[in-house]
Amino acid sequence: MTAQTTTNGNGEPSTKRPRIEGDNVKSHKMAYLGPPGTYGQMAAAAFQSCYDAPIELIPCPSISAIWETSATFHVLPLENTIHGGVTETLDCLLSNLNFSSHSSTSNLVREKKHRRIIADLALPISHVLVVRKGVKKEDIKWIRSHEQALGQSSKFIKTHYSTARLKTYPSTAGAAISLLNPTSSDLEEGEGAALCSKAAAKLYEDQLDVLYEGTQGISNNFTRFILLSSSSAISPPAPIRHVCSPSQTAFYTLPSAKEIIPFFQSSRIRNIHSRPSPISSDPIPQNGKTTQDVWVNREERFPTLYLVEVDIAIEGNDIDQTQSSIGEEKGWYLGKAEWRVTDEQITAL
Ligand SMILES: O=C(O)C(=O)C[C@]1(C(=O)O)C=C[C@@H](O)C=C1
Repeated sequence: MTAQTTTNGNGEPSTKRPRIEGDNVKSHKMAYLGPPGTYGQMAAAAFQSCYDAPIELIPCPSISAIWETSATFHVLPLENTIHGGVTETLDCLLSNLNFSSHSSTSNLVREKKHRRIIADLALPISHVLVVRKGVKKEDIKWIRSHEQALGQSSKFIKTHYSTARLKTYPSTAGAAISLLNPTSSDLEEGEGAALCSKAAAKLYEDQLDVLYEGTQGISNNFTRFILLSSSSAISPPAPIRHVCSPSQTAFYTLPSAKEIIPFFQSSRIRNIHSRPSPISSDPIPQNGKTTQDVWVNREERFPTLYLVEVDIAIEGNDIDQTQSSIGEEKGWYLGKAEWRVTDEQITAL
């Protein structure tokens, strides 16, 4: 997107938001994890159903590709009941901390910094094990899926396919489709299976057989998806069919563990996700020491970034304001889940 300089009637710079390429496009874009049949697509459809404004769903080949895409909205899986935080999403959100603040940064970098979490939903997740038509249970030598689906089904896999090779794929539906176009190494390894949604299996029912349903083992398995809105681009429309979250939470990305407690002293921390910080090329200061073992702090050798979620719906409390302004200033604030798609809305889709 390219911002253009605008001027008012007096030739002075306009105070209005500059015109951005795409302003004339009628529909807003919502990027999600494709191809058709992913859980990400279901989440995107649920968020989309809350708006009256035209919103075009844009399938992306991976979670990182969603993050790299310039769109008004981004739909990302955040955490799962069984397998916990979605690492690729956490790495994307935390990468906001590493962006350079120099003015030479690209529009996309600036846009990523201005993305804010605005809503969430909990999608019920139930996987099926699919094979190419005619393949027998006992012939399966490998199982392919998104890392999350493999993790959520680990008990099932251990019980039924303890020797199967596990192959990760950027999405569950993509893994199912890959069975229809096996690579030469797939063929060398023998017959394979994929874990995907029932919806994906249905899309290819003439080519795929479902061997098991519910490989995650429990019925109350959910993945929480978040919706981000790019406030720096086209002004996002407002949702019209939604419920304000009864338990509103704000998200912050923090560069070290020591920031957590002082920053959130009087608020209720709901969740802390941590991920290794990308390796820096800067040499670690040795402070003149020459011995082999110079590390004192854990963070020296295990640099870690944190995504912290805190309660903001505490009555008579202005923590939100204070934290938000410090967070904004330091580039830590990532927005708040102010509204939610209800379970009833999701079921009705
Ligand atoms: O692969 C998909 O279908 C996705 O939408 C991704 C994803 C995830 O990243 O957690 C979403 C929900 C399920 O937990 C499994 C996979």
